[in-house]
Amino acid sequence: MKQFQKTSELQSYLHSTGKSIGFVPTMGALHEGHLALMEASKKACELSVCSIFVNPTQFNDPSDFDKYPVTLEADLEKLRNAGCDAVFYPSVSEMYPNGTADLKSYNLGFPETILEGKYRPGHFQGVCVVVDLLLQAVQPTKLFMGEKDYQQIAVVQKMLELTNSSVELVKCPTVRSAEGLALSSRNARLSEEQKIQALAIYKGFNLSSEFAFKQSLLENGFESIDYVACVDPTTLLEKPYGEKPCLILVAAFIGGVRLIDNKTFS
Ligand SMILES: Nc1ncnc2c1ncn2[C@@H]1O[C@H](COP(=O)(O)OP(=O)(O)OP(=O)(O)O)[C@@H](O)[C@H]1O
Ligand SMILES: CC(C)(CO)[C@@H](O)C(=O)[O-]
Ligand code: BAL
Repeated sequence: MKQFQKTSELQSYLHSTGKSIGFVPTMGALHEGHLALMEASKKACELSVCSIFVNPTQFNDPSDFDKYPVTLEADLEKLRNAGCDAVFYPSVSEMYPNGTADLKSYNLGFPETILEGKYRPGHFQGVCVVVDLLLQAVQPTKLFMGEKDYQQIAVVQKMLELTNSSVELVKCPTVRSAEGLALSSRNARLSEEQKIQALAIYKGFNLSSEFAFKQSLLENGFESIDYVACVDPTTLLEKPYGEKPCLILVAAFIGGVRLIDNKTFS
């Protein structure tokens, strides 16, 4: 597996090969969810590239950024074993040589005003800035992203349209623990007891009202809830709770860790 920290070196390697490229952007602390994206890329493309970059411009909460798990050596080993061809792990100054004060902004419209966009102001602008920069560096054929971050996929799709990108965005299903907890790098910050309590998210998808879901989260160790929402899976417009087809999304805090998850009902 090739390892790069400089964009120019990554580019000269990738673009001399003439092969189709699958790209999996991540923030590291890799788990089976990330590796499933890598597997999908390997099936669909001749070369698979993963990036590891904890992007400061998408964190609205400085303590969330400070506590974000970093496990670079273990990540590199996992990617090697998964058959990743190249990993890109740039520094902040490599990604943002002119600083982060005056960055491009994107007219993302409605999806930026709701749910994650509402509770994490500026988050999706930061995601779009870094994904746009990474795509310019990697110039992939296909981009692989996970449905755990459902709204992120909608926002990145919009960014691809705004930038007239020809990259195909491939959505991959959420990978869960055997008990149902959506795998997430932030789970590393939970105690074993909190991981069991956090199953209330998965179980809550089967409850018949937003109120019952929220009550159950609060009774099972969650200290606060940003939202439990029911939306149309295509438009993301809110609709009556549980009326199919629908997507139920949740964001809630346990032990100071903010978890998100969602489930589609067709
Ligand atoms: N459980 C999962 N199943 C499938 N894809 C996932 C899963 N978790 C993360 N991904 C995807 O991996 C990519 C990188 O995500 P990221 O590095 O933020 O990991 P994460 O585990 O979601 O971290 P966190 O939840 O702490 O933000 C994103 O496209 C994300 O949707
Ligand atoms: C897409 C991404 C790698 C951009 O930093 C991040 O938002 C993530 O890991 O989902
Ligand atoms: N998984 C989305 C990246 C973030 O939470 O900032």
